[in-house]
Amino acid sequence: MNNLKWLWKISDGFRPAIACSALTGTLHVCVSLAFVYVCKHLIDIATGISDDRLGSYIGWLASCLAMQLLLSAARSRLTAQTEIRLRNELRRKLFVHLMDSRWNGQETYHSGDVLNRLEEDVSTITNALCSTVPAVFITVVQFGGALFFLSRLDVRLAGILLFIMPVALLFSKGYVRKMRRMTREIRETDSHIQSHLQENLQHRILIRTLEYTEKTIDKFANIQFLLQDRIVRRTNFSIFSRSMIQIGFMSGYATAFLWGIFGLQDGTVTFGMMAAFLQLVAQIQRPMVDMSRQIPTFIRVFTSIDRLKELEALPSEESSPSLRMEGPLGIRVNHLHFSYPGSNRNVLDNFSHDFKPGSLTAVVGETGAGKSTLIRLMLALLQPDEGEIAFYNSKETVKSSPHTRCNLSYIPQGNTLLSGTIRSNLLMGRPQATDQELYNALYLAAADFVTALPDGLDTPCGEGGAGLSEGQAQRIAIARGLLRPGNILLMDEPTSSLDKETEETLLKRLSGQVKGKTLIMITHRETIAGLCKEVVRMTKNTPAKQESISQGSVHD
Ligand SMILES: Nc1ncnc2c1ncn2[C@@H]1O[C@H](COP(=O)(O)OP(=O)(O)OP(=O)(O)O)[C@@H](O)[C@H]1O
Repeated sequence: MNNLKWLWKISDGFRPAIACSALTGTLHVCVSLAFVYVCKHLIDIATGISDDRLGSYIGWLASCLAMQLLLSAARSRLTAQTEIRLRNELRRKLFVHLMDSRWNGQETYHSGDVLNRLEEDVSTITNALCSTVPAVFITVVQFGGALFFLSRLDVRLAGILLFIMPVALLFSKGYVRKMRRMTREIRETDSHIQSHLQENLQHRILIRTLEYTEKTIDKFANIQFLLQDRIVRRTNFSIFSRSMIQIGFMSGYATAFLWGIFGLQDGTVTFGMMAAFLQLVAQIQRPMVDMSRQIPTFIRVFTSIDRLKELEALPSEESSPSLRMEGPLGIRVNHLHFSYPGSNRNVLDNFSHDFKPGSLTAVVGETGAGKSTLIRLMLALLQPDEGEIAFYNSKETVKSSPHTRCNLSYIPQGNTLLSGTIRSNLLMGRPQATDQELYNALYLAAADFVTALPDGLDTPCGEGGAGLSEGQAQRIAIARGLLRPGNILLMDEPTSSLDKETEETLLKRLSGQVKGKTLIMITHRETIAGLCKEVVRMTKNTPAKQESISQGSVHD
């Protein structure tokens, strides 16, 4: 029931189009029943049982065929249009939700798995809503109409068929449960394949240098084999179950055929009636077989709904308008405690520091001491277990939250460029920036090499900044951060890929010309720390000495 409610909810705005598609299909069924009637009459005229005019019935026959063609084309067009609109809408909603979902230090699902759900599961569901649901409705109408028509011709035959056929539709709960489990396993393996493909293609050069390609290909073949095995097992199970159902339908067809033969012999059935019997039984049989085929489809749909509901259940970050604070800003960190979910290690234990407005502070410390974690807490990507972080200027103090994030320009570790051009990457920092502003930011970030490139700002960069060196990509990312309007600049190892000379140029330009901004720089390099007015030293807390070290782990 919950899954049906979910389907009803997502079909909001598309129901008229889906209903229209069902209606067009129903009209198609009516026309095909009329066709049967016209055929019967034509045979009766030809065999002398009816003395109606042959010409007008031939006209009706042609009209029925033309109508069927038209209705079938109209339905295909409507279904395709509705399906792509619904698919886009569902994918867009999920994409928005995923982009806004809360992050607690690591992603809940592998990105390959998420992609697989957005691609395959969304398609399965939209296809079912736009094609399968109207098809089931049409099938029911077709079944009812054909049965009614048959009962008008021979009520006893209709009664017998009505008795034989539903027997074939008696499904045990066990069948559905087993199919659902098998389908879930197949979808999971499919996701696994996509995750494997995505991750290994992304890191293909690294894998090659590690000489791990063969192992990667073997692992891929193993997962593919598992998928193949699972699909074959489900197909076997499904073929067996479907054959059982089809036996029921075949006996229906055979009954009608023999009934007609004996009727013809006795003279109680005309040739026209015999033709109508066979066509009507086919019209009853085909929809029922179609229905039995739709059962695995519905099981697939329900499995896909479960998988999309899991994505929807990821909690969202609170959404509220940005709270921009004017003038030089400081960050006051008070008695901060933090450990990652599922870990009992306190990464930050009673950490306090006042990053004063307009100051330049280096945060140094051994690897794993919690420097990046501190920045994530300032960005409100993570929530402290205890204590608080507050932003202040001369007028007000505001507790950190997603809406104070606009005051921060964050430059993460490593190469963080997206595919596009240097310009498109820079404009992510400030979409309305002029070329002059872009060049100024590049100068401050010691990335003025861009002016010497043949295509300048329009130089293309591939995925992950491919086409540029690590150091070049890092400086463009710094320029992008500088373009952000926030008054606090957070930099995580901004000079890790730079030579000494470029590092000095960068620091000189940043400290001398970024007026009114508060700079916080994580670094391992003592030379940088020496250039900063303040230095915060963080020490990794070992579990045994956690408390005593954390108390004294920070020195101004
Ligand atoms: N997503 C996470 N889930 C669980 N633990 C994490 C996560 N990220 C980091 N940690 C742990 O938190 C601790 C602090 O990590 P953090 O990245 O803040 O250190 P760091 O000082 O920035 O290190 P480095 O100088 O190597 O970048 C480490 O022990 C790390 O194992």
